Amino acid sequence: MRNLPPKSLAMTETEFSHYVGREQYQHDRVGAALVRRFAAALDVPLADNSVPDGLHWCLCTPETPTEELGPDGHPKVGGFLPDMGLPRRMWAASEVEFFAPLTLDAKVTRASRILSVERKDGRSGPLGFVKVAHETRCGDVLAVRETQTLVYREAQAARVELPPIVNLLPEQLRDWQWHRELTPEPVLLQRFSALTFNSHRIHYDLPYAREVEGYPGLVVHGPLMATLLLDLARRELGGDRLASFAFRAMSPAFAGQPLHLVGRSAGEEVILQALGGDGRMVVDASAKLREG
Ligand SMILES: C/C(=C\C(=O)SCCNC(=O)CCNC(=O)[C@H](O)C(C)(C)COP(=O)(O)OP(=O)(O)OC[C@H]1O[C@@H](n2cnc3c(N)ncnc32)[C@H](O)[C@@H]1OP(=O)(O)O)C(=O)O
Repeated sequence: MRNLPPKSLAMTETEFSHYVGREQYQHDRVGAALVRRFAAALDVPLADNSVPDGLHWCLCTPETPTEELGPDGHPKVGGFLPDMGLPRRMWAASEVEFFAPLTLDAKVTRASRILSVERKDGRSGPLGFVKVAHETRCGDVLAVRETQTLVYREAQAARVELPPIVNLLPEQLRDWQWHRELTPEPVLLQRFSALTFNSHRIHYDLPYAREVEGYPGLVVHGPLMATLLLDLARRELGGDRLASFAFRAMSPAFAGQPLHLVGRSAGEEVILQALGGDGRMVVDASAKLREG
């Protein structure tokens, strides 16, 4: 009897191979009003017409007509992104390089290309990973390059309880130089969904988040936590200091629960994490400083 290849290999090399290399182009402008709304939503001060790190996540957002959205509020899969038969989308990770600043009022273009489509078996069940490379140009200059990993998970209607909120133990904070605590309330999630034109219902529709996708609360956006970590680094180090930034969303964080943003510098690197209200790591991140 012929041995079948492992499922992940089969899925990558056959069923979805035609998605790899698929490209999409989008255009936008770094509008002053968008920058002001970003600063207002995230409580980031604006200085000298500079554009804060993380704003690129609010540019070149999907412009899919509402009648073409899927039941979760995202553009339907099966277009640019593959339909892997796993309905629950999450942002799993990103690796970002900052080459040049975004400048106010500049025209922006984004070229996106699918790098890989892979199925894995996780502790939580089957997972479908899609890696997408994005290059964001400001005028003719490459400003931001990102490899984004999206994950798709199987349906889950059963709802788990919200994690308990605990006081962090001193030893959990001992190794960190910086600590900012905040509670992302639904208002902040709604504002971030609006900034990124992200209509996924897990971020604002509590009955849907609980009853359809099985989360115990509204899910905090991965790029929102990433932006808050970038802002923590800016607060501590000053602006325009990061050459690159990478994060992995380890476990969901929920609206109304405390989030502990922690960080420390380690030579030319910065180590950052977001811890949930129960002390569990929700985002693991690191950044490299610019030379000089
Ligand atoms: C915007 C937007 C969406 C969002 O913002 S959603 C909110 C932000 N995202 C999250 O909250 C995701 C939190 N992460 C998780 O819940 C878990 O990491 C996840 C994705 C359910 C996977 O957990 P598992 O326990 O099932 O996975 P394992 O630890 O057993 O690992 C299995 C293999 O998968 C790889 N892997 C796991 N997590 C990640 C990750 N975050 N990024 C990349 N890869 C991951 C892991 O390395 C294992 O791979 P091997 O090759 O070693 O087998 C929007 O959609 O726009």
